[in-house]
Amino acid sequence: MDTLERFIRRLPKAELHLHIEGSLEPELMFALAERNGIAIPYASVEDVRAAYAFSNLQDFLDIYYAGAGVLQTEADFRDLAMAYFERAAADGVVHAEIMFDPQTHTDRGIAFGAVIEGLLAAMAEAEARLGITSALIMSFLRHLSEDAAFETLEQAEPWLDRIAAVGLDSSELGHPPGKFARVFAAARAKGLKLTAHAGEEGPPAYVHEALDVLGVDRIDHGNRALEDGALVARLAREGMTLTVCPLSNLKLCVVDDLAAHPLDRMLAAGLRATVNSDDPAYFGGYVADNYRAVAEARGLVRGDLVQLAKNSFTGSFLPPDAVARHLAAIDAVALD
Ligand SMILES: Nc1ncnc2[nH]cnc12
Ligand SMILES: [Zn+2]
Repeated sequence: MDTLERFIRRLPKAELHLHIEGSLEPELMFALAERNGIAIPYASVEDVRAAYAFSNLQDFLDIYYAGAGVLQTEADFRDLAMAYFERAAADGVVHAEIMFDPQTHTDRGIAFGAVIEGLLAAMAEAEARLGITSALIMSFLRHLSEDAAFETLEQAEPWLDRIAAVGLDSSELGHPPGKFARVFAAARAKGLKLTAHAGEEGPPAYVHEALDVLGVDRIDHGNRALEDGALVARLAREGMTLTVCPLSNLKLCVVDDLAAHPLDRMLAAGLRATVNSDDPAYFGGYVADNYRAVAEARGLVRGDLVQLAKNSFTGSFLPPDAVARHLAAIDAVALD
């Protein structure tokens, strides 16, 4: 491990943009397929990895939803999340706000309770054994209807005190945030925080809509906001957090090359950008890999890495006293 890697891993970090289904490594996919007697269209782990070449978001989503088919029982969801927490802990993640897509599972006949109870069991174990705190973000699939999202919100009712926020993911183009205005308003009325993918493939207008129509607390990705100077100024002025995912951006061709990644431009514009892994099993890296890859490609200095780690806590849904504690821990590492 070199000096940069050691510094990144030692920095306490929060991960704010992680789809738990996107942390399904091919090895676990095979193990769960066997455990559940499910056929998958791959001969080997290498075969699965070879299929992970995407030209856009939809290419990836098709494979990602198919892969999630091996997840059947509460134990499967617990094992999936536990594998993520182990990996995140090794990267110095001390807090994770994880998205899950209930509709990907309930539409296959899996009970909402099996999904969330499995995740909650892993979250409790991760806190007890690894010292990682976590929160759940329930994401609606935007290629489905708003009525379907309302149904999901209703299914979540018995667990609402265990869910921190709702999110909006899946195919962005053609499914603007405004399509979910009423269900986001209902979620806010229930005391949930709000976040939405916007400006990953979609235009700056979708970022405006996420802010103005949905009233989000965070923007997931937000890359294309940079095309609109007034929007950038507003995001900076309002201290809006962007959960940026460099390796995802590369794999889904949001950027052609990491050398052209806009992360440092975002920081220079005063945006509260953070670094996250999105779907690490599919995009070739967890959080520390993302910090490292973008740091090397864009020549980030230690001060930038410290700023990014701090942003991950100020942009989290943690209470102010916990945020202050984590910021002090970052300063202790930075000054060491
Ligand atoms: N990067 C991404 N964008 C939209 N939906 C997703 N679901 C999982 N990963 C996603
Ligand atoms: Zn995402």
